[in-house]
Amino acid sequence: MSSSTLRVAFLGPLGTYSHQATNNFFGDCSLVPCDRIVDVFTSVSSSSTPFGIVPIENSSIGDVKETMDALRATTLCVRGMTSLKIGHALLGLEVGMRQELVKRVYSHEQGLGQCVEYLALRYPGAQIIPVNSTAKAAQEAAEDEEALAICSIKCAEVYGLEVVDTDIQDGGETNTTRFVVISQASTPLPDEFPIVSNTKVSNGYP
Ligand SMILES: O=C(O)C(=O)Cc1ccccc1
Repeated sequence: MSSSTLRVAFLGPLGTYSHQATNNFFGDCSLVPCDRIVDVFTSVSSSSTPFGIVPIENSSIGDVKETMDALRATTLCVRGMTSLKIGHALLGLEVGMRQELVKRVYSHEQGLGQCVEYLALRYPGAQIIPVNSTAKAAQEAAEDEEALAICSIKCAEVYGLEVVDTDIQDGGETNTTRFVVISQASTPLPDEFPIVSNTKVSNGYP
């Protein structure tokens, strides 16, 4: 589907997996990045943003709690679904940083949960810091030379970071997250709205 005027709210900033899922499902659309998952629901409930997209479930660690809580409390409806294979990268300001010098690792709680074994093995001494999204983690790492971020490899380019490691998720190549598309019940579906879109590998986005 392609409609550059269709506004879609998603968990930002640019470079999140939600951003990739938005591009995969909606194609060319007008991006409305939100700070938190609950803000996607607020944006779709209250403004001129007809659709939102939120992560709901991961193949390795299950429910996305923030989304499940918001779905229980909302009158918005689920109108579509898309899945994304997730290969997490570890990004930082320097490639060759010694492990014991890494003091902090930032990510969304989903990213941290999907890499828990890797972190325990490789960075047992680092403080694990949950932030609102994986791209927010990349922003934090870009300002902290003792920190790394777990996020999409695409964030290296967007936030000026080096790639320290790739495919660090405990679930290997099968690690997949499902996203749902939400709207008000009265919002008409555009022509050729996919309902379910194909799984795509998250090694970048158009
Ligand atoms: O923070 C993001 O990039 C999100 O879109 C949430 C998320 C985090 C980790 C895996 C899948 C979705």
